[in-house]
Amino acid sequence: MTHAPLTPPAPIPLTILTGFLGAGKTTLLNRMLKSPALQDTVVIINEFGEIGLDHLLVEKIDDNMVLLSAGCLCCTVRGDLIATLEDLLRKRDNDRITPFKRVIIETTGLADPAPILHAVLYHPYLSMRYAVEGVVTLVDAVNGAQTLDAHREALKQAAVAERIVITKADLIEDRTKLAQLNERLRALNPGAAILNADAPVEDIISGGLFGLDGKIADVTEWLRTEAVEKAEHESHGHQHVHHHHGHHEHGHHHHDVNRHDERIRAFCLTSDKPIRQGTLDMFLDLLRSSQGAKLLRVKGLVALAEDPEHPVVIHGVQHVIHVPAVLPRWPSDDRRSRIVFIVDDLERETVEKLWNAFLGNPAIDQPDAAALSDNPLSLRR
Ligand SMILES: Nc1nc2c(ncn2[C@@H]2O[C@H](COP(=O)(O)OP(=O)(O)OP(=O)(O)O)[C@@H](O)[C@H]2O)c(=O)[nH]1
Repeated sequence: MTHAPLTPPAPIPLTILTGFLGAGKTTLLNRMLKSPALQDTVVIINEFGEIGLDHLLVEKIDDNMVLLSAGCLCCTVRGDLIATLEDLLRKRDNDRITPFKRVIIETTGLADPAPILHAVLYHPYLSMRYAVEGVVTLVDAVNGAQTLDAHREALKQAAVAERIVITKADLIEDRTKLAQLNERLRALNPGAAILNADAPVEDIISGGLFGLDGKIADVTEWLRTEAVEKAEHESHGHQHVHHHHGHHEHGHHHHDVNRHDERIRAFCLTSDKPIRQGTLDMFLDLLRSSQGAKLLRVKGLVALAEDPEHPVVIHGVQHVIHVPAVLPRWPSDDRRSRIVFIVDDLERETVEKLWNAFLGNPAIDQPDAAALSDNPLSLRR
């Protein structure tokens, strides 16, 4: 009896799409998914914070989209990512899904790429079945330089990339600012191709596997550190000790999905009543001018009083409030206005008070009964 030689299946290209908060990942993904080059692509989206909106804003929603639960991919959700990638292979091998040709992982803007890369590159099985066809990192031309200064994750994202895509260059009048950003990125990652956001999809998606050639020595070090920490983690009997992240550098070992570290957190404000356009504009403008850099990301779906059937999508990134988009219909049955804030060193109460003031919601006082029972001098003790 002869056996046909078992040739291992060709590895499936996997792209990691990253870039700091609001850099334009979902926008680029929407453009790319329309291209024939990306037919039969599975997209894995990870959002930070409990109430994500990205899955509502990615235009192509079908069976080929997997949403990873809230939390930061590089830390709390890393196990989920591995399980998802394994599960996809199982379904594909058993003909339970269309044999997808590529996987794209859209990380949260806050994700450290090293643990994600490590999880796929050094996993005994996943590393055989998937080929990391590069890290694509988006850098926002408007906020890029300040973001690289202030957030180490952004620096790491740019340094590990095979391809760096500069977005929002259309919003920059000062060409020298663009040239400086380019130069800085070149120094941070000498081997990467630097592309513009309107580059052909093929150039963004393909162009070599992940490798260390042409990258600064820190990249090797980051991946090596991951290996050490993974081993440590396993020998500690799966206690929640991941040293790799800012959380832990600051001694935080909790797994609150709405927090990144003790400064960066997410929250969502909602309104059941439609909001007047002028009110929304004033609220956003006041918030932007008073809190600016602390508003790492503002993302919302809002029912306007003037046209509640067509929700507007608002996007804020630090000092920039982008031109809102109007959707042809509500993406789900939930028609409440929802605005997600990812803030750095800013209290929820500050933003909420302003929101309530603009919406005309009365401040929530302590109910009388509670006030009485809380008061040690109360007669009702
Ligand atoms: N002018 C301009 N706006 C852009 C460009 N790319 C993205 N934007 C806008 O930037 C805002 C944020 O874009 P998203 O694609 O949602 O960014 P993201 O990286 O997915 O955001 P997070 O997932 O929250 O990190 C939106 O209002 C986009 O329309 C660009 O190249 N030029």
